[in-house]
Amino acid sequence: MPTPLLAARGLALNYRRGAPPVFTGVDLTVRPREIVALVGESGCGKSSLLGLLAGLARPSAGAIQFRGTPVQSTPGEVAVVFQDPCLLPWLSVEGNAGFGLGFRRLGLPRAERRARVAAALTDVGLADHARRYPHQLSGGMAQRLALARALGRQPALILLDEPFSALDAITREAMQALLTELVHRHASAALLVTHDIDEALRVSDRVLLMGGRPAGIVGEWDLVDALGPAPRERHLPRILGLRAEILDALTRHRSPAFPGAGLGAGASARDAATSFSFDPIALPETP
Ligand SMILES: Nc1ncnc2c1ncn2[C@@H]1O[C@H](COP(=O)(O)OP(=O)(O)OP(=O)(O)O)[C@@H](O)[C@H]1O
Repeated sequence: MPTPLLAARGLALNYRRGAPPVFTGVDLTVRPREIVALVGESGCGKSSLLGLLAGLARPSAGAIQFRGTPVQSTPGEVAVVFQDPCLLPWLSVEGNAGFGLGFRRLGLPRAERRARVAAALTDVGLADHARRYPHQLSGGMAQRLALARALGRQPALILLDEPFSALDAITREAMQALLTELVHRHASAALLVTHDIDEALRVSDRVLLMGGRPAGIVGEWDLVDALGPAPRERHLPRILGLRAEILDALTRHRSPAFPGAGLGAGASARDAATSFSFDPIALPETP
């Protein structure tokens, strides 16, 4: 078992003193070259957890290590991609892709910066659009640019928070395949927060399910053993069974306070599908 790149132990988060914690006792690891998906119902704390792992905020309890060193701020080898591509409108595609590479602490010579930007734009298929500006890009192109900006840092780990959820289904699938391909090609690792179980099943090596109140990690699935390497065809028969299993677990661990729920223990995966990103038509009957 390789040493984890990222390891979190006993993480808890309270936004306000005296308020109930959002989550407690969260343990997780991301190993080199691994794509881990973190799924869970809306509001359970996935984005908050990602923020802690990225070093953007401090946990109320617990410890996070990157390559065995405590995380105090975002490590140089970690890049973060959000749902909003966060592009700077006054910079060209090239300028956005290279944003941050000029920071003095990285100490990158200009030629190296240029080479990295060119390679990253080629990786995401935007090399021919280097002189364009963000307002001239489609949503998918903007998100590819956000990915290029992350890749330019040559990260060992990319943390992604719902990066494709605003994209149409076709573009989303293309982006999922691209992400998997690039993570594999650059031998990096990724932790992907997503509310889309299909996305998790398509791109990840391992799925972690967050649930309960306060939330914790309540389920884990090793997809490589079960389904083979990512990216996967969405019609793989074995995917359907796993999807139902994850949805059942999600249902069992739903927060009782979830609006309109009434979906406590015993509710079916088909019921859960109505409030979770998921294609209910393809769901097999559960016993
Ligand atoms: N800055 C903040 N201050 C106070 N409470 C917050 C803050 N950010 C998030 N929360 C609360 O923490 C809980 C978890 O929010 P978070 O956004 O992490 O969940 P999530 O699982 O990512 O949700 P979604 O899937 O809908 O994005 C929610 O109850 C939310 O209201």
